Amino acid sequence: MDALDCLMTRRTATRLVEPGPTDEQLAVMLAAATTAPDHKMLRPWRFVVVRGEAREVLANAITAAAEAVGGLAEPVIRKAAGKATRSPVLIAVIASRVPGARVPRAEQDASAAAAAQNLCLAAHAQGVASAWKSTPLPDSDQVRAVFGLTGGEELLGWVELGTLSDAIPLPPREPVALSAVASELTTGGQLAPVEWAAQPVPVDAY
Ligand SMILES: Cc1cc2nc3c(=O)[nH]c(=O)nc-3n(C[C@H](O)[C@H](O)[C@H](O)COP(=O)(O)O)c2cc1C
Repeated sequence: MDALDCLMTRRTATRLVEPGPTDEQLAVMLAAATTAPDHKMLRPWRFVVVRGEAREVLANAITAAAEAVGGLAEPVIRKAAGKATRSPVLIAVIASRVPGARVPRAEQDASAAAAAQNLCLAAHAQGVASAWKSTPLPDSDQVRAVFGLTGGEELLGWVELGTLSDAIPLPPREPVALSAVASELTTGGQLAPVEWAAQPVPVDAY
C-alpha cells in the first residue's frame, strides 16, 4: 500500500473483532505516532495501551464514574462501560501539555491529534482496522485515574484496534467538494474559489 492509498482508504471501523494487533504491529503504530509534527519537539502526547483482561479495569472505572454521576439508568451505564471491551485493543491518546512552554496549547493539542491520526494510518498500513472514539466520562476522576492523568493532561479519546467485522457494513464516504473547504488567496487579497480543484478527488480511485 503506498502512502496516498493508505490516507485515502483508511476508514473508521464499524465493528472490531479478534485478532487484535500483535506487539510488533503496536510498536510500529506507537513509533508512527511519535513522528507527528511537533513544534519545539515538546512531545505533548502520550499513549496508554489497554488490552485483554486489563480492559475490565477500564470498564470498572467507567461504571464507577457513571454511577457517581447519579441518576443514570443501568443500561446506559452498562453501555458506557461496554465501550472499554468492544475492541481487542485500544490506545488512549492523551494531550500532555508541557507547562510553561512557549507553544500555544492549541498547537500542542494539534500535535497530539496528529499523533492519533498517525496511529490510525499506521494501523491501516499494517492491515489492522481502527476507530478513533470518544472516551466515556473522560473528565471523571475514575477514568482520569486509570490513565494516570495529571492536571494539564486531557484525553483526546482512544483508538480502538482489531480486525474489521463484516457484520456492519462501512457507511459510504462521499468525496468532499474541495471548493466547500478550500479557497486561494489572490494577489489582490481576495479569497477565490479553487476552480482548479472543481472536481472532487475520487477517494475510491486509490
Ligand atoms: C476526536 C474524535 C472522536 C471521535 N469519536 C467518535 C465516537 O465516539 N463514535 C464514533 O462512532 N466515531 C467517532 N469518531 C470517528 C468519526 O465518526 C469518523 O472519523 C467519521 O465518521 C468519518 O469516518 P471515516 O473516519 O471512516 O472517514 C471520532 C473521531 C474523532 C477525530
